Amino acid sequence: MIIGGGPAGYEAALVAAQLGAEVTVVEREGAGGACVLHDCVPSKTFIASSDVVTAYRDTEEFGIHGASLADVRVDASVVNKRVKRLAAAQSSDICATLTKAGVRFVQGTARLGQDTLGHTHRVMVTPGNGDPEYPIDATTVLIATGATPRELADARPDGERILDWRQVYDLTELPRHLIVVGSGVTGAEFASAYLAMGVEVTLVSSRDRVMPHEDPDAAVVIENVFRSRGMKIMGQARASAARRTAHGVVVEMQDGRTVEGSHVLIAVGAIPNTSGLGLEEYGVEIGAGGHVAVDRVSRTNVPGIYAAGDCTGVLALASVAAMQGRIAMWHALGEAVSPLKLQIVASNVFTDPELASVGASQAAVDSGKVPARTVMLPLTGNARAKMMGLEDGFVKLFCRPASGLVVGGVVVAPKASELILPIAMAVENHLTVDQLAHTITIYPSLSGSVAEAARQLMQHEFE
Ligand SMILES: Cc1cc2nc3c(=O)[nH]c(=O)nc-3n(C[C@H](O)[C@H](O)[C@H](O)COP(=O)(O)OP(=O)(O)OC[C@H]3O[C@@H](n4cnc5c(N)ncnc54)[C@H](O)[C@@H]3O)c2cc1C
Ligand SMILES: NC(=O)c1ccc[n+]([C@@H]2O[C@H](COP(=O)([O-])OP(=O)(O)OC[C@H]3O[C@@H](n4cnc5c(N)ncnc54)[C@H](O)[C@@H]3O)[C@@H](O)[C@H]2O)c1
Repeated sequence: MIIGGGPAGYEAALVAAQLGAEVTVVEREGAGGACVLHDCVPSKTFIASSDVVTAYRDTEEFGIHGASLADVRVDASVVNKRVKRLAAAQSSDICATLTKAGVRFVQGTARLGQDTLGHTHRVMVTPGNGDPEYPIDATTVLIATGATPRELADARPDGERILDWRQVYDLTELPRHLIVVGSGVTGAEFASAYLAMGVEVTLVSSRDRVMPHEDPDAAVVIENVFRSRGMKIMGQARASAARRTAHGVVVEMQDGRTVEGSHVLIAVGAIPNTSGLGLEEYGVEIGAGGHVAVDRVSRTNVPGIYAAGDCTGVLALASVAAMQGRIAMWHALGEAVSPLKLQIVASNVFTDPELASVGASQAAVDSGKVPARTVMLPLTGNARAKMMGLEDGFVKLFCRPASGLVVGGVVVAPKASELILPIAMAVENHLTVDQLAHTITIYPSLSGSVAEAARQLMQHEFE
């Protein structure tokens, strides 16, 4: 029995069905969950449109006339319709895949029922079609209920001018001046996409720099790109309120500063969907911040009850949610299973340029927690980058001081999400910089910089 049909829930369902279990997924919205309907998939589809605009940047420099950035006009209504259409289509695809795999998909809301102290757990299901609540007894329950945008008490989203990231797709016109509150990954991605579409953007960042949890060198490069393209970034600014004015909004900071714009997007993190599920009554441990406490095979403290994805607060990525869900089912159904390894999760921020990272972080290396040698190669030295007119970005590699084992890396580049794979594979498969450097790469290619970085670390070994 799986509560929640996002990546954690549906990937778990597919594994359980493959292993011959009788599986029911209860999802209150649609298959694919918030990931597909509101968060990851819509935002990346939106960014795909902003990437098209970006392609018109510097056309004159390439000798292309008649298609400059100034001529480009974005039809927000068409962009947002496409976003919603693709999200709905992906949700239908997932529903069809689940059904084909033999999973019973129920549109409705579920919660844990009374603990019957038996070998099964009772889950109460309220169908979305208005039918009365009914119980399902299950040997294994997976809580995969995701998270919801966090609100600020004095900046409640109204869906018109004060928006959370799930409401932006209802706009029929681009904002004239968008204020983005929160410079985490979500805030940075939307600020980048709207900026590319020609919107005036002010980013309210509570810290010294944007994306405080990402590689500092990478965050600085992206912040500089943002600024050079005209984004205003308010550093050390914590928003306390957002109010509507006659023609827009005003955002107030805790230190008294204010900024006026046409719309504000609140992107200050998410809260787990763990209330109203009967978890506490059932004795399931809830940790700090309201997340379900789990171990590395997704077990809660109650035998037979597992949890996966954003409701656990382990690492809010679709890829991690899916793996936690699969691991839960492999464990529950008696398969050999390796506990979740977070050290080797690749992640990507879909700004322009993108920021991808995997493995050891700069902070861990600087603090001495991970002994490593490092090299950082700016893309300006890469032949392909020169041809493409790329001026920002780099490849950074970390390796063990003596053995040269690759332990991590960072790439800032267009489509860094695709370029991080060789580094992720090197980390996962315990390759050395020597092995990476011996790979014959395409010439000219951005990935050539990955091998070049490895080569430079290789030379270092003999110093
Ligand atoms: C703007 C944004 C962009 C993102 N982009 C990326 C990205 O590019 N790459 C990436 O890896 N990650 C990305 N993420 C993170 C990713 O979306 C989440 O990590 C992922 O959605 C987590 O999946 P999940 O299955 O835990 O939860 P969700 O996808 O949130 O699904 C949980 C589902 O459970 C349902 N539910 C809740 N309670 C109940 C109940 N009682 N009964 C029935 N159903 C219930 C919810 O309605 C929801 O549909 C992004 C997040 C945001 C906010
Ligand atoms: N590309 C991706 O994979 C992707 C994209 C978006 C989100 N995500 C996932 O979702 C998680 C959450 O990201 P997020 O950006 O939504 O949340 P976050 O918690 O990482 O960032 C929110 C930011 O808002 C700031 N903030 C909080 N209150 C504020 C205030 N009053 N005024 C100004 N700033 C304030 C916080 O200091 C923080 O930096 C990420 O860790 C990531 O795992 C992933």
